[in-house]
Order: sequence, then structure tokens, then C-alpha cells
Amino acid sequence: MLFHVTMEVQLPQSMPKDQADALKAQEKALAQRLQEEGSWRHLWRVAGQYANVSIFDVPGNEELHALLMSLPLFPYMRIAVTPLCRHPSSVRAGDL
Ligand SMILES: O=C(O)C[C@H]1C=CC(=O)O1
Repeated sequence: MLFHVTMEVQLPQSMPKDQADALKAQEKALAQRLQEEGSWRHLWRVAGQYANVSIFDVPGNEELHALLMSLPLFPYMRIAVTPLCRHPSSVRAGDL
């Protein structure tokens, strides 16, 4: 299943820079691994915001929930999920 996911990162201003940098590095490593493996299909920065728009390809809701909860920045993100299905007028074969 495909999911459109938006993530807005809100790190507390009180978080020490070293801790924030470590979390971002862990997040980047996992995000890149998941992209290489295929479950994180698209990752786009929202211009002008510490936020992204992503497309995930995972078997279902439970898997997406587990994946999102595994992200190091999960406690500091506002996340919105929109499940996607194929549009009948799309000329694409189903892949993005
Ligand atoms: O920067 C972000 O948008 C948050 C998060 C998502 C991927 C990543 O590396 O960090």
C-alpha cells in the first residue's frame, strides 16, 4: 500500500545541539536505508519549512505505524498520513 505522509519536525529549543545533531544523524541513516530497501519511496523537503512530504510503500497500516514509530525523530514530529490508491484516470502503471 502507498501512503502519503507529511512530517513536521519540532525539536524543543531546550534540546542540546549535540543531542539534536545525533538524532538527525540517526534519522538520516535510517531514512536512507529505508529508501535503499524500497519502503520509503519518495522524500521531499517542504520548501521553507523543517518538514517533508514522503511516499511510503508498505504492506499496510500496522507496518506504516511501526515504521514511523521507529524513526528517531518520531517523538518530535507532527505526522499526517493519507492512504493512497490508484486513480482510474492515471496513465501510470501503478509505480511512482
Ligand atoms: O528532515 C526531515 O524532514 C525529518 C526526517 C525525515 C528524513 C530525515 O532524514 O529526517
